[in-house]
Amino acid sequence: MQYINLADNIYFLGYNDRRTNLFENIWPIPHGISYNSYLIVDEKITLIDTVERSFIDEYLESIEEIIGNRPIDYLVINHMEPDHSGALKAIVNKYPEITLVGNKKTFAFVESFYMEPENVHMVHDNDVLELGKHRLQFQTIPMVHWPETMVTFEETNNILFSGDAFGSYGTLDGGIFDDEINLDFYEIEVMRYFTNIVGKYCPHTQRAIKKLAPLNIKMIAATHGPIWRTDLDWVLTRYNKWSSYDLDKGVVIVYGSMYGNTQKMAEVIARRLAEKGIKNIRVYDASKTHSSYIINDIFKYKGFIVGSPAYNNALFPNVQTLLSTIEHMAPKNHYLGIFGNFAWNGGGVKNLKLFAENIKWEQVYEPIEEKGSLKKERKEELLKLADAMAEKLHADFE
Ligand SMILES: Cc1cc2nc3c(=O)[nH]c(=O)nc-3n(C[C@H](O)[C@H](O)[C@H](O)COP(=O)(O)O)c2cc1C
Repeated sequence: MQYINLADNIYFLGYNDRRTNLFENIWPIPHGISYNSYLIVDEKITLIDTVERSFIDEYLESIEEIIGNRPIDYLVINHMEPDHSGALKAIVNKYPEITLVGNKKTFAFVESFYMEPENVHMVHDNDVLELGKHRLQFQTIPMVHWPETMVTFEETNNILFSGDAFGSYGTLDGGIFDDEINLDFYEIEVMRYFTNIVGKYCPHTQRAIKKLAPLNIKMIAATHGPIWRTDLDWVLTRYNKWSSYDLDKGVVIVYGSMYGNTQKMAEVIARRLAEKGIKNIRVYDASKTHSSYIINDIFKYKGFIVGSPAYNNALFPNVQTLLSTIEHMAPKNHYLGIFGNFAWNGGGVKNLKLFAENIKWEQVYEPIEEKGSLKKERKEELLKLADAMAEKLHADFE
């Protein structure tokens, strides 16, 4: 096995998953994902997080190759989600004297998922654990991404073991450090990981960024994706921008359409926005593009316009799914426009209005609903909606 060191006696134990199609069984990962665990070999041997259960055998073998017969003293649990705690039971079975290190919320999760833990060491913010040459300091960052989530700061080399924070989709194809990789590939994967997984917890992420700011971090080692050691700002500035809802000038238009009438309305709006000087316009068919990608663009652009036909007195199902996800994540600072199509009693726009009430984004124009094919009068309304959106955006981004 080839060992990859983050620093003297700090090992990267990462495994690439190119088989899973959907992360959390929801989010597409066409480029896979890595599960990263870390091993510190000192007077006290310490593991930081584990890996997903399908890698247990390889994982245990790698650990044994590095430490031989020595036991592991501590398992630091930054995050209990099963893609990181999946090997916990196997580790405890193999190293029964091991002490689990977590905060006051961690051990209840260990009990619910795996077993009643025997040896535990509870830590609080700023607590330090001496391993010999290395010292670990702990900081909780609740809800980035679960209630028990914490980070571990290794004080000798200034490495932040950050759990899911600053993680990414995408396998590590040879290069594991940011300076070994063309980051263009990870641009969308880091953002999709953030928006899909942590996007609901932007205020918590902001609190975490502020809490960790005093630490003199020289390396960030997350549980997924690249390790940041050269250009930490690359990921830090992006996390700060996304989690503060700092949006760019642009419009995402999403529609559902069975027979093309609603799509035609979307095209009219898109063309007018372009004529009015909006350069970033992304038009999505909700039946074609997974919400993972649409959500990502919603976290990028300030304008959002959504259209739906009536479908059994309700929204078109794929539009409904997307809007439920948006309501659940509740991003802020957007301008909204809504439109739709129907044939008898409606149901699309009626429900888009409910979405507008719930999400509370500023509506730039009144809802527009056409019956069947697009007629001149309604087309004029769509142009006015596009004009109102463009005007708002130009005013904001002067
Ligand atoms: C399965 C199905 C259910 C529909 N349910 C309704 C409805 O409840 N109320 C309504 O006014 N129109 C309903 N319609 C009609 C469509 O909303 C209408 O044809 C609309 O123009 C379709 O827009 P599109 O061309 O973008 O698909 C339904 C159509 C289909 C195929």
